[in-house]
Amino acid sequence: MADAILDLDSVLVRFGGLVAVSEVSFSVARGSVTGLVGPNGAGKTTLFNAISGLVPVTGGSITLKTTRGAADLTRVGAWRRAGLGIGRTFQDSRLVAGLPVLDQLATGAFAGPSRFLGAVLRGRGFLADEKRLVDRAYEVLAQLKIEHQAAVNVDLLSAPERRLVDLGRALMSRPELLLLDEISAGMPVEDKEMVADRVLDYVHSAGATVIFVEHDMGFVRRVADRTVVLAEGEILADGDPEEVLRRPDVLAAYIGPGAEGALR
Ligand SMILES: Nc1ncnc2c1ncn2[C@@H]1O[C@H](COP(=O)(O)OP(=O)(O)OP(=O)(O)O)[C@@H](O)[C@H]1O
Repeated sequence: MADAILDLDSVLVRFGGLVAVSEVSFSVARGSVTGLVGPNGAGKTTLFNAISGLVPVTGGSITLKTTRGAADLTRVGAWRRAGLGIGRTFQDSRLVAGLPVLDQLATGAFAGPSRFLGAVLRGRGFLADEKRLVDRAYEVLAQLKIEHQAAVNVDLLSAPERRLVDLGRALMSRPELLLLDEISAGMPVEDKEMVADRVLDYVHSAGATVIFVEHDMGFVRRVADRTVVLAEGEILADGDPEEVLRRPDVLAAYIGPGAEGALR
């Protein structure tokens, strides 16, 4: 693909005898929004973990090409990947209980221990770093339309607001590639739509590329311009969301309690 930000080439992830991701290859175009779907256990989160460096790959390569440089991520530690332009959210919220929203973003912004130590060792330079962090946090909160909640204790926020704070943390480093893991899980449909629209606003204003894992097909249809279906660690389908989600083999892969409803 000519303008790919990410190239996965035969990515293999094994956990002992279990093949979680089985020689998966696909490229992601810069500026695109890709929904990664598939039944439970298909390997979606494992693929995200392989891209963001939280699990080692057993084989294959993952090439990232951002304006900050190009690298085979399988040779780059997790901490350095944020610096290369990757941001992500997790299925389980990573917010720190009791801290206000602004602090959640500022603590999420440290790309790694070396950056933090560097700031400490530079002494007074830390104050300048801190001001930059706070300015950036306000900018992100404004983009997500939650700047009025900057001083609010995160424990007092609603579930969708907390998800936006998770998203805000991921945006602090101005990621060019954003990985969102079930960001709308467990929300009523109107909240899902609100979160979907905030994600799209960000994508359009920042020109970012997004890959998101999602079980709600309404969310996928609203947000994705491409859908990749994983099943048992392999790509089952890849293409236009409407076409892919109508395919009989994709429907069959989802057969299970409640799954037919999710695809409607
Ligand atoms: N750290 C691990 N150690 C061993 N097995 C794992 C580990 N992480 C995931 N697996 C296994 O790998 C397979 C893929 O899991 P993964 O969580 O990637 O699926 P998923 O598509 O994200 O599922 P879900 O939609 O339920 O989140 C599953 O069989 C899972 O049990």
